[in-house]
Amino acid sequence: MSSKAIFQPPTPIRGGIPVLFPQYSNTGPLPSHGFVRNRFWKIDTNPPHLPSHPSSNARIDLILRSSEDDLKIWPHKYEFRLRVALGHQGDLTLTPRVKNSDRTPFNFTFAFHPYFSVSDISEIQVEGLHNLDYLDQQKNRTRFTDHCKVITFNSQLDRLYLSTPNKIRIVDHKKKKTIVVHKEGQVDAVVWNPWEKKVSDLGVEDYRRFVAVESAAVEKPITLKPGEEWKGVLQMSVVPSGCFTGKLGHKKSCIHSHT
Ligand SMILES: O=P(O)(O)OC[C@H]1O[C@H](O)[C@H](O)[C@@H](O)[C@@H]1O
Repeated sequence: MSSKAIFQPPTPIRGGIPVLFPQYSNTGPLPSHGFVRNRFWKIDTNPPHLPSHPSSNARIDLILRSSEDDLKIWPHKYEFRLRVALGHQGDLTLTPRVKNSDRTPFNFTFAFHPYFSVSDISEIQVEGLHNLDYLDQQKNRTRFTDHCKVITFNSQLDRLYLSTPNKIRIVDHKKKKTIVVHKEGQVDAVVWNPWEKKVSDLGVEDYRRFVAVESAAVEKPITLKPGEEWKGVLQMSVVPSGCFTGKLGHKKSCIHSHT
């Protein structure tokens, strides 16, 4: 959470996990990152069935429906359900479900934008995006291939990685902990740290203590016909560093630790 976060609408909170819908960044005509990150959700007391995550013991279901104001700038009726579940080991699972409740199809782009707390941005690395193509958002989304084994940070970085694997890791060398990000239904991933670039609502030194690793569906927008629903998953857990063999997804038995 930014030391200068503003908790007053219509400013989105600079921290936590903003939900970017129905547009990621400035990829379309809407305000940057869409409008849902500025909205208040309701508790969904009777959500449609969704299998529980095996390790979750506490959860809340939220719902957001298109308002009259939303329809003026994005004329598509939707129902957005979000389940937030906390697992026994402190892992957090978000399950977004977007339903087209209109009479015509619509497209959208989407991302979860978690601000992950880290010890020091210079002491971390992001793993799992080796040899993938990315659009450099500091260079008009020019396409490059990342040949580096891991991503480290020593200046501003803002990349949209395309067709990424389901697992990405943030290794924090100072804390000796690794944040494991598992995503489904969102093939892209954004890695962002503004370094010393001026960002509204961010304290001068705040860039040192976070990294944004975002699960995203951007390059190929999601299309929903009337009545259709899209579902994604974002699961985040923390393990002691070194709990993995070389291959992503092949975990050694490790006891989870709490953040
Ligand atoms: O300032 P915001 O609208 O919250 O956006 C913050 C950042 O979000 C994403 O990570 C984008 O890749 C960045 O280009 C953007 O600067």
